[in-house]
Amino acid sequence: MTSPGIALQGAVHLNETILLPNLRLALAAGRWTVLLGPSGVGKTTLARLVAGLPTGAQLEGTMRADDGAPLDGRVAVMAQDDQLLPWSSALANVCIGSRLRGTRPDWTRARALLDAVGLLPLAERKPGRLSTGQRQRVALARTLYEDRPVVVLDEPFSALDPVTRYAMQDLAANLLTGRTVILITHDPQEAMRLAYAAFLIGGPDGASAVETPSSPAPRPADSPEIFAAQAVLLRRLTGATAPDTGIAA
Ligand SMILES: Nc1ncnc2c1ncn2[C@@H]1O[C@H](COP(=O)(O)OP(=O)(O)OP(=O)(O)O)[C@@H](O)[C@H]1O
Repeated sequence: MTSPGIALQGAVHLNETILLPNLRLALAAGRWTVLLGPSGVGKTTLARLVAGLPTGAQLEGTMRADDGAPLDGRVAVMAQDDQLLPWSSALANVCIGSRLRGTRPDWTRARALLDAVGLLPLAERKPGRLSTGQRQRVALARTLYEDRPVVVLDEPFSALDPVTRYAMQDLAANLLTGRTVILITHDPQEAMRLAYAAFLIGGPDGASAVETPSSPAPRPADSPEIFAAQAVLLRRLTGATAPDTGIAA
């Protein structure tokens, strides 16, 4: 599968007002782009526009995949809420897309994906008997089952404890290698562990680029470059000036 880069420019309008002006975003092909910014600024709206999902907002401008093909049907979404069907097993939840499309589920592939996220032993369990982290792993397997070249991850790990979140970041980074991923997060460490490129959404420029570490993701959280990068990012997110720590901005 080849994953396209996406170029987006224009303004996002919502209810007669401009939510995001002057957007100019380049989402690199086969890489992770992280979107950050204050609550309510429009990150989810933007990602849903890319996914072709209803938002109530309109993009006045252009959004193009660099392979020239439409994005319709090529984007999978994983959200903070796992959105699993409570009456279906973990395995059945993985193939829910097939059932919604009225096609025969590929149970072998669904099992392989549950195995990849470490949940094959719990394949017959219903979501009510899974932990939050286990449910998010089922949701990740369901996202992978859709096998789309572009994946939107909208704060998918924010409800998890730090240790589970760290493991999920590694798992997702490995399993989504080669896809064009948009990750929305409020967590500077998560952003700097996973981003190939990152943008702060909002303000008069619509989106402004954030410097990211150059080493391959997922990066270890305890590396000096991650500490430094997340400190710089946190300062930008809070609008704070640099304390005298010796860390270069
Ligand atoms: N369908 C809708 N109709 C009207 N307003 C909406 C709709 N969806 C979102 N909004 C508004 O649009 C703005 C952007 O919302 P959005 O969810 O995109 O923000 P966000 O940056 O993702 O926020 P958060 O970080 O809190 O998730 C908010 O002010 C929100 O109230």
